[in-house]
Amino acid sequence: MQFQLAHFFELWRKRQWAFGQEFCTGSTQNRMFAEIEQEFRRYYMKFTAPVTKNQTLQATIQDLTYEGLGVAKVDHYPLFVENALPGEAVTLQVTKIGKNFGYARVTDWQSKSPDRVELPNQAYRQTGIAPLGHLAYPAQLKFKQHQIEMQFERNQLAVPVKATLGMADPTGYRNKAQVPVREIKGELETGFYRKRSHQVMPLTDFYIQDPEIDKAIVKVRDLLRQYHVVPYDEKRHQGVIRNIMVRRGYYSHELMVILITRVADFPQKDALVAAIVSALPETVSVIQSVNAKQTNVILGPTTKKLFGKSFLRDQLLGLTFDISAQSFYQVNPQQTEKLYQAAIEAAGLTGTETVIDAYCGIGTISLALAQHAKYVYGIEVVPAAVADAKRNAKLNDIRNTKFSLGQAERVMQEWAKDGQQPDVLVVDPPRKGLAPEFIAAVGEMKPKRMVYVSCNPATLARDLAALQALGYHAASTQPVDMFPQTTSIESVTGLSLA
Ligand SMILES: C[S@@+](CC[C@H](N)C(=O)[O-])C[C@H]1O[C@@H](n2cnc3c(N)ncnc32)[C@H](O)[C@@H]1O
Repeated sequence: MQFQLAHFFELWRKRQWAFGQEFCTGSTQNRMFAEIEQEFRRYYMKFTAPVTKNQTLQATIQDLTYEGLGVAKVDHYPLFVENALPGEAVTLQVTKIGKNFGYARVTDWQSKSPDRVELPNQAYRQTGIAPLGHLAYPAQLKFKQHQIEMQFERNQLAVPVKATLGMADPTGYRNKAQVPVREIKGELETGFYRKRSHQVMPLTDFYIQDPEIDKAIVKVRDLLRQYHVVPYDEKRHQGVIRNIMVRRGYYSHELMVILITRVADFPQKDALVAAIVSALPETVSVIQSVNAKQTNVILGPTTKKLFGKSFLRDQLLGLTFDISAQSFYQVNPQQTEKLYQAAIEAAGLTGTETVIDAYCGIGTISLALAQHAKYVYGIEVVPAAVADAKRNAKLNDIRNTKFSLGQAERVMQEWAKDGQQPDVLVVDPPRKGLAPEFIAAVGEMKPKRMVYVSCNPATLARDLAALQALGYHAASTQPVDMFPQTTSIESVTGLSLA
């Protein structure tokens, strides 16, 4: 009994930490106790889920996970349900039982959500293309705002989250596509992976991609068939063509076609490239990326130019950018302009400030900020992106920038040691957020203002809590919908040193 009590308090302490609450109340407390109860059951009783595989049951969907799955609960045991929306009364069939949660599928709807929309093709939801496509767009925007609010609540952050800035037409927005090439029923096909699998579903209209990119993919697919190029066989690690990647300039309409192959040479290569250029006259660049490894990573370590330039040119906020195949470039150009405008506003520049733009990519934010600042220092880890950033500064005749190659966390530590003190620090890290060494360097440099551009609310909330401990105050967070129909969430947060 004594041991059970000690265990209970240990669990309570851990849960309070996980929920980010010293003294939590109301629904949070109920959720916390429900989780403690579940954990207790697992320790002291032989745990049996309250449902069995294949069982059918009636339920009301209570919530939506960050992955867009509906949540139904049976005695606090969560069942995750594809294609189910909050408020819907459904008949479920349990498909999988796990220790802490299970999965079920809807066999019938007794009532449907007013926020449900019918997708033109169910494959958009079944693949990673549009996992939120069955949710009306205004509700998608609220969902994204709410996801950030929940992460802030968990980290005890009292930062208001503004309404998500959406698009007038939330389809056909992507300026970049990467599709697998596989053999299906004896035919070379392009399409998209079914969710959580490597099974390719053949598709020609990808819904969220620029329709001109979809047409380009179909043309390249037809030429690959015509020239009998062997599609990649993932299981046997054989065949030639693994993926096709296409980028299209939103303003310039230039096309870059990237052929990702397992081997460097194949007999039809020259003829295929000539045929692509002739079939797609907007093509300014054909690149080959050789990826010889058995891996999920798409691009190989090196790229080779097969035709034209080694980069694509496009514009953003009136500036011109060259973009290499390996460089990061935001995929939704219309929304990127809104995102960067929000970042420029949050930076509050007057023309006298020195700025560090960490994780700067090809220098898009750096060059936009340089027009309002004294000097901007960019940091980026991908060599091709740093070369692009330097070329882009020249292309736009912007002379008050410097771009450094390296890991932002290392470079920041070195600069902090050298006594550098920027007025404004802009960060736009990948999903994993800021490294502890990076945050330690911020503590030494003490920039007066920070702008945090984030693509992951969980790491944003974690990092804002760490920055708050250093004395930073975040006024508000502005979500910008860069990825309509999907569960990805982008936002901008301005911070100032109290
Ligand atoms: C989300 S992108 C932002 C790029 C740019 N700000 C933009 O809007 O186009 C993140 C960038 O960080 C770079 N990156 C990833 N890890 C890094 C690290 N440890 N240090 C520096 N840059 C890194 C990536 O190559 C990528 O260009």
